[in-house]
Amino acid sequence: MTAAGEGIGPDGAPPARAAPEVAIEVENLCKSFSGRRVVDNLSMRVMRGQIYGFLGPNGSGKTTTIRMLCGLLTPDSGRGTCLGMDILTQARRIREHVGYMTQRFSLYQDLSVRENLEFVARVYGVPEPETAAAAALQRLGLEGRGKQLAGALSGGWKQRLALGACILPGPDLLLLDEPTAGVDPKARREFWAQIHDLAAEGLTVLVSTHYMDEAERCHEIAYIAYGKLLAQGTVASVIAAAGLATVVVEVAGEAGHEAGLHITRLARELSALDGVDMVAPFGTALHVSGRDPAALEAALARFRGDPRLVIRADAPTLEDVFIDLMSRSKDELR
Ligand SMILES: Nc1ncnc2c1ncn2[C@@H]1O[C@H](COP(=O)(O)OP(=O)(O)OP(=O)(O)O)[C@@H](O)[C@H]1O
Repeated sequence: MTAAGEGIGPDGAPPARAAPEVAIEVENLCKSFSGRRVVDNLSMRVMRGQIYGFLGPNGSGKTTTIRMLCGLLTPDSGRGTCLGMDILTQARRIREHVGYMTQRFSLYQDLSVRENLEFVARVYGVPEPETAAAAALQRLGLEGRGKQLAGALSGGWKQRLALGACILPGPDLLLLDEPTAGVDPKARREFWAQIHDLAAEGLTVLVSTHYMDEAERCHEIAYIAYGKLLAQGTVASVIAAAGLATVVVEVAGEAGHEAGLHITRLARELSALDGVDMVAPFGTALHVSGRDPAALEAALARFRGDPRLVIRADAPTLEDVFIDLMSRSKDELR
């Protein structure tokens, strides 16, 4: 399969305007189901060769957005291009150049790994399907598993096979919807090494995930909640833009149940204070964050003299920032 074509498409529409280095550019996308808006004025831009992470709570509209980008769903309003083609008028052409890995493993469980890949190659009209499947097996480190039934693979290998099937037809863009959900850390790490190799070859990858470590592996991320895009950029810029101050409060000299009780009591006490917007326990420590550093400091002042506590400033984590963004948008909707 060739790269996104130039000129007039088979559907007669002229190619939409977009800089060649831009893979996805959409503006004000909206989508409602049964009168409920699940994607709300969403605008985003993804550059070619980029790994772009899509994060947000369950039901925030990530899958719906992904389906609009690749022409499987038509937005109610808004405009945009994917691989230089118009998402409203050139959906069929877009689909020819996109590999979409859905949340559910959808290959044939009772065919072998090799048979699944050969089948995909034939369906997509890949020349010499057997050779293409063998090359995909090798590329994904699946050679030793060619004869194994897909249904008998572990979660990590299944995902790797699904990725192999996605890239067989030679797409220019990969849309991966929570590809590593429920997969163990080693397999996730290997999967991400593959994603980075593919991006290095020029493929653009948009990947949705709930894992913070995966977000940090992306070139850029977007955070979406209640259908709205709340933050976008590199991980460092998203953290900086949140303007959150974070302090770690650790219980010293206590262990086990006693430390747990102390942390729980402390978390309740701190959460109730003005200036404290968020408290999250991490073992025998609490991450305490606030949007106003001076107010946060004032709230913590009376704890500073407690000899059982170690209090130190720390950088907010991406998770701190996302939870804060979500609670802010919830407050705004009230
Ligand atoms: N075809 C549909 N008909 C009606 N409602 C839908 C449809 N597709 C999605 N929804 C609803 O739209 C909302 C957004 O769903 P979507 O799957 O886009 O969220 P998501 O961010 O991908 O969630 P998750 O992280 O759980 O996969 C949800 O409330 C979902 O129930």
